[in-house]
Amino acid sequence: MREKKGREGEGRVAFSNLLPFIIFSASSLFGLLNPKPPPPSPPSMASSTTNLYFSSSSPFLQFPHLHSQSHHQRPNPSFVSLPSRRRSLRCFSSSSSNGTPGRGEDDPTVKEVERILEEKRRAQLAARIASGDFTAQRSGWSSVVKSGLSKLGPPGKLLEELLSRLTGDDGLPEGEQLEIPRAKGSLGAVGGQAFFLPLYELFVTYGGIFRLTFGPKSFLIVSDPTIAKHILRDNSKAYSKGILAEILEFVMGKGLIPADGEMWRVRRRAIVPALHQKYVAAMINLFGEASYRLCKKLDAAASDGEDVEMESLFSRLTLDIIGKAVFNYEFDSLTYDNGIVEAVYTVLREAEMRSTSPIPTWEIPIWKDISPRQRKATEALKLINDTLDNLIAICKRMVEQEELQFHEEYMNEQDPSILHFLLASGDDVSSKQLRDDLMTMLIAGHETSAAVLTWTFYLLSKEPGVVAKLQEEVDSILGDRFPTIEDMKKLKYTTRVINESLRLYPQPPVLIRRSLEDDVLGKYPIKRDEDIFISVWNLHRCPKHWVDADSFNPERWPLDGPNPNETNQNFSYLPFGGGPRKCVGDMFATFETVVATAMLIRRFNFQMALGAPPVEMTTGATIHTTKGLKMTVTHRTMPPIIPNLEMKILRVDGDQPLDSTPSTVRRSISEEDQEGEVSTARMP
Ligand code: HEM
Repeated sequence: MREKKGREGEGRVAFSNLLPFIIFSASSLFGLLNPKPPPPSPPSMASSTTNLYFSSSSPFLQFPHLHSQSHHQRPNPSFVSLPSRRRSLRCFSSSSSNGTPGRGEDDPTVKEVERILEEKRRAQLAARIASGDFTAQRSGWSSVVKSGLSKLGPPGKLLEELLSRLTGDDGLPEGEQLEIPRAKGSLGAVGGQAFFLPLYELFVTYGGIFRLTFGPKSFLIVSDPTIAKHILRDNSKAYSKGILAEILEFVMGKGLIPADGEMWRVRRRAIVPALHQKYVAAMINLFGEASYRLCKKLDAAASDGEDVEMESLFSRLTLDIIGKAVFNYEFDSLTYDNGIVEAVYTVLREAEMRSTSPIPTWEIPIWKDISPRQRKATEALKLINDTLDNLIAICKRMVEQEELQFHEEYMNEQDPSILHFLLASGDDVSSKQLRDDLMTMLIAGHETSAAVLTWTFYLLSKEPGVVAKLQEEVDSILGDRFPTIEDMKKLKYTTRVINESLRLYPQPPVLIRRSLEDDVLGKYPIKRDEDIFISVWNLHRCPKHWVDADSFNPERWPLDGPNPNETNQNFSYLPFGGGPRKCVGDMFATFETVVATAMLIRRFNFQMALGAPPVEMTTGATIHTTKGLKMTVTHRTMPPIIPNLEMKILRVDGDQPLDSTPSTVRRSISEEDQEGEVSTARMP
């Protein structure tokens, strides 16, 4: 057993290791709420609308979907016949994997009826959630009066608010403590669920904060933006990473994500300055080059007529990028499968396994030595650690030899990595801590970006209209040249596509915290040592906040409006978290995914491959597909580039694939300079 010290860790080892089990059990528990769920219909290429249903009259939810989060399955007919009970999560696709709508779904009358019912249901639901109907039982004289006032519309609401302030009460008689609503259920066995889906169902029923209880232990599930803001920003000091830190300790040690308290403060202060503007601008070039390598790979597949599994390719793309960006290491995983790449994936899968395994076998000392999987994970981790130590040593020597003066926007052109910045800054830190931080950033910046690209391309495969608009923007702004930092401001629609993809598929879908002291969440007092899940999934799909919450609609974000973030969306939108522990790589990641999307969409058309397995969700650290994202990639017939005064054209044979005209493609700014040519990257 690992030794745990300090008040946060006390008595928690055993339980923390049960987290995965608890998550797993939670799914199981919810599954039994509907004792005999209907078996899933076979995947249908003719329809992909997955609908979730629940009985509006019963506090007990029914989860027919729990046996499948397929984006391509038809609802069980027994539920279809009850349209008033219908709740459609359109996010789970409105067309089939090959883009063909299902029979009957095209019928305008059916669609209209569905739309009206859906709107009615949502309005009722929103009103019930807003009135606190799902959240708590009110009592006391003022509650009765307030309840009457709330029915009088806006003037009544105003009076209700006034009354609350005057009485200073929350509607409960004196001495009676508010209790956080409890989700109920019984244990059962439903494995392999994306656990945030049942949490959404419970949110709809129990409201923005509720308690999930399992025997002696419980979790608070938060889906209310005001409470999320309180935990993440306003009173962030009262919360730690709790269980997350315990699970990730073996791989991230005391790296920035799991670290808490003073250790976190010191490391954050050291690392954030490394991602300065000049560094991010240099990274755009790196994103372009890596995406170009992926284009070449896809070009070969398109020519050969081979389908490709995009999720693993995106994973390799982002691994190549983050290795170079963080510690100047060329994984080159898009080209080779070498030992270190395999080691990274072994460790990542081990981390994910630990967060979904019912029994913490890795805690049993002897098991570590005899289990082949454990031994493989230990060996892989050693290989990565040795490689990192080696890179740190090489970088130290480089820094000692260079004559660059360190300043705010310091960057070594040959090695612009974060590691180089940290060492040059004189960061006084042990090699172990540095390694932990590098490893943390490797993982944080790899899986997340890969997942964003995966789900973006999945969403795009169902929305040809969005793809057409994207291509139009990329054609007019980029053509075939590599993107620059200036282009990031201009690729507005592409950015909105990423913003919207992050809304529908937040990575990670849940943020984890533990209270370090007693606090009040909303109107509920809580004790210290509460484990809390902030469901970003629920916040991002809350029907009260979002119009047509489950639709992929980049247009919901105006092109001339600000870039959506947690501040301007008042914590209803948290793609990169919020408060002091907000992602340090938000700009990096946004640009990375914008560049990759723009370059790929410019050159290829992507469709779900014929006969591809249904796209279902599963959770590790981020949302994965269960069976990959198999796509057919074809060369796009590109429009000719119309030259204008501001743009030097590097290539004009627009409808040829990239690698057939390599001489016209600029690899990097420095190469262009060497060749003495004008770099478009530097054009005003
Ligand atoms: C699209 C890609 C990404 C997404 C969606 C994402 C999302 C997030 C979120 C939601 C958090 C907050 C976690 C919490 O509050 O518990 C976070 C933290 C963090 N992210 Fe990212 N991230 C992405 C890319 C990156 C990249 C590229 C890097 C590194 C270059 C990075 C480094 C970090 C670090 C170090 C933290 C911890 C910050 C702290 O605790 O102070 N992330 N990320």
